[in-house]
Amino acid sequence: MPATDVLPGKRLSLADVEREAATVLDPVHADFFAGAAGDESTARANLAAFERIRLRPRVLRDVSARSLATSLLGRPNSMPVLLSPTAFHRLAHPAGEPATARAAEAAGVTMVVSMAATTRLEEVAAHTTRPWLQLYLQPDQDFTRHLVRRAGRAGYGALVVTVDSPVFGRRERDHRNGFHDLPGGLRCENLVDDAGVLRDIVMDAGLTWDAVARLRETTDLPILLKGVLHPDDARLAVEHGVDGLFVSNHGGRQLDGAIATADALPGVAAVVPQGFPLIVDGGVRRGIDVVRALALGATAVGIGRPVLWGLAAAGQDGVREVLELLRTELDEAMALCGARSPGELGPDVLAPHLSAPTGGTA
Ligand SMILES: Cc1cc2nc3c(=O)[nH]c(=O)nc-3n(C[C@H](O)[C@H](O)[C@H](O)COP(=O)(O)O)c2cc1C
Ligand SMILES: CC(C)CC(=O)C(=O)O
Repeated sequence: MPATDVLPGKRLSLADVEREAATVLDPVHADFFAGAAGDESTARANLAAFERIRLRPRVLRDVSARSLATSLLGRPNSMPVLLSPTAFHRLAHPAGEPATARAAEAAGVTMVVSMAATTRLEEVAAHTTRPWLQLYLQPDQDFTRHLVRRAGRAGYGALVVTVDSPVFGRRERDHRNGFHDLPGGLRCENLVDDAGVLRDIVMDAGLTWDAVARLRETTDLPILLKGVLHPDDARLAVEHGVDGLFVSNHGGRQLDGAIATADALPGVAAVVPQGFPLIVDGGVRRGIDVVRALALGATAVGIGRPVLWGLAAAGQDGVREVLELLRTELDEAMALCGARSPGELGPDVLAPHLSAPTGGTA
């Protein structure tokens, strides 16, 4: 066996980081991070759907020289993995979003900063190259425009508009725990207006495609929609000039019962133009899940909870470790599949019943 750095207590997988985070987090906060809507069936389905996908590796392909590098909306990324937006990083670790941003920077991957960050978006952007900003479009359109202007000035590379939240998912763990407010000193810093007044984030049930069209007219920044699962919505997004999509069910935190993202991905991939940026998130826990996602048509994957586990377990170093574990696993999985680069992963490596018919070769 090759010498490995297996030391007692060393974190070997994201599951190890998850376990460690659970030992340091306040149980109420651990529930907020882990929880999902209703019976949490969609959160479980995300994991199960990836696990179900069997691969059919290719052999004897000289995979001695490999590169994981890719490009997302013109920004080079060291691998096809990005940090999906998650709220309240200072609840996981006092170093909060700036620590996450430095880890993303060190790893060479894009961070999507949540509108519900506990650090001002300008400060987060000072620690990482061209992050993207996630937005819930607010009924007060002036306020949304104000945030968009701030993002542009601060060097953000794209806006990620979350569209799966006309109402807030009912997370029973939080209700049971009475977790409704951030503890002392923490707040959604981007929701503080110029007059110093803290606003609530409004989930706007009245949103329609008009809001996307309006946003498209207000900004030159690329716009991605997050939370699209239906191919017809993917088509509408393309028609509305959207620059990319997150195939996402919000980690199961919105509609419990929603389709697993790995199951939704092929239908969406089938209707968007070739090369259209398609990010899938929800249940990515292993390098092999990244391979599965790319084989099903994704450009890249997003990770949500694992970032919070890393942050809770060891701050900036913990987030970095999560990313490096995924990188190591992805590199190995690609080699074992016979691929030298993300671009070489396609339906060909999926077990036959998962890929489209290929005229009898399957
Ligand atoms: C604690 C937590 C907070 C989140 N906050 C946001 C948010 O502010 N905005 C958003 O669009 N998605 C948010 N999400 C959803 C993530 O962006 C992502 O879709 C999801 O976590 C992916 O699933 P995974 O956690 O299984 O990787 C949050 C998810 C979690 C777990
Ligand atoms: C507090 C919310 C705005 C963020 C969150 O928990 C979510 O989007 O799942």
